[in-house]
Amino acid sequence: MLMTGTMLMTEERRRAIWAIYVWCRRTDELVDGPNANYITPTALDRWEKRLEDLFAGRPYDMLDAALSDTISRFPIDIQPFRDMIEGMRSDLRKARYKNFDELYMYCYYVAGTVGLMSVPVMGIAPESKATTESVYSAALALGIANQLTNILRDVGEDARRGRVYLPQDELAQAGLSDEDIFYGVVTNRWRNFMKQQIKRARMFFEEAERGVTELSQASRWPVWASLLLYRQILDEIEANDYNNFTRRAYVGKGKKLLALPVAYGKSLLLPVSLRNSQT
Ligand SMILES: CC(C)=CCC/C(C)=C/CC/C(C)=C/CC/C(C)=C/[C@@H]1[C@@H](COP(=O)(O)OP(=O)(O)O)[C@]1(C)CC/C=C(\C)CC/C=C(\C)CCC=C(C)C
Ligand SMILES: Nc1ncnc2c1ncn2[C@@H]1O[C@H](COP(=O)(O)OP(=O)(O)OP(=O)(O)O)[C@@H](O)[C@H]1O
Ligand SMILES: [Mn+2]
Repeated sequence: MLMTGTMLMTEERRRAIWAIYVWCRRTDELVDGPNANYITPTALDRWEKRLEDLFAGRPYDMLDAALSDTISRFPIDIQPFRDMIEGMRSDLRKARYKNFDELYMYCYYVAGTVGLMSVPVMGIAPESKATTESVYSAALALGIANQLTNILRDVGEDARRGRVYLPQDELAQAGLSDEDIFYGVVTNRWRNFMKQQIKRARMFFEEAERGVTELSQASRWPVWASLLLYRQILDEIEANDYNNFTRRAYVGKGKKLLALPVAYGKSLLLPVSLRNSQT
């Protein structure tokens, strides 16, 4: 669902985002894929060495070469890619999160980085009056929002793999514990807890919205589409009465299609930074 938006992009940008997506997917598969149990930190070190090589113009295979080509066309920095690998290292050794600060750092490493990788390809509108760092922080916010949504959608799935990404202190404050998650029954305590988690995820989507309007015209529609589609997963969790233990929230084809014209309308909005200066 993430990549629906890319169909609305110009050819060059779509190829660039696909090259980044493929690298991110392969990185994620190292710790999330079929042979994840055999992955060791040294495998991640080897993957990082391959990253350095492809950034130096020495790609290992065709898929790495696509990313080498992309970084020769767009001013993409290597650091977010290194940070994502660091996030996968932590996923190998860490299966609990004490508080939101720890969870935020994890979301930065595995998803905020995707936002930072994508901005140079999306491009900032030449007429935008926004600061570059404000656009990057909005991109970061979209990554965080997506990851928080992904965590809330996959609570049952992750618990079955022994992973609880939800902040332990907030679970305790809500009178909940890991056992409640493994038991997987929706209670009022769970509903109240989930309402807070969803509210916070939506706050990050709101921060991201302020940055989408500052992107180049041709990139605004696909990013709006991706933002709206992913955020709708939160609505589906609510529609499932917060049963993210045994039901996987997903956005139906009809609603996915409906998001496209809505995203198009939003992509026509003036950049927020221009609206302010015109008032
Ligand atoms: C148009 C558009 C959004 C392009 C997508 C950009 C891209 C390269 C996405 C790569 C996503 C990926 C595979 C990352 C690897 C780690 C991972 C799995 C991250 C989670 C993604 C969802 O994957 P999935 O649902 O398959 O998860 P499971 O493995 O099944 O559990 C994440 C939730 C994070 C994804 C983060 C983003 C898509 C951030 C995109 C941000 C931008 C494009 C910045 C836009 C700019 C502004 C100013 C807002
Ligand atoms: N019922 C399910 N239980 C566990 N994993 C699932 C389930 N359905 C899909 N997945 C996994 O989630 C990923 C994609 O899920 P799906 O295609 O349903 O939409 P999505 O996750 O919202 O899309 P995207 O992952 O691109 O955001 C795939 O890795 C797929 O293997
Ligand atoms: Mn998925």
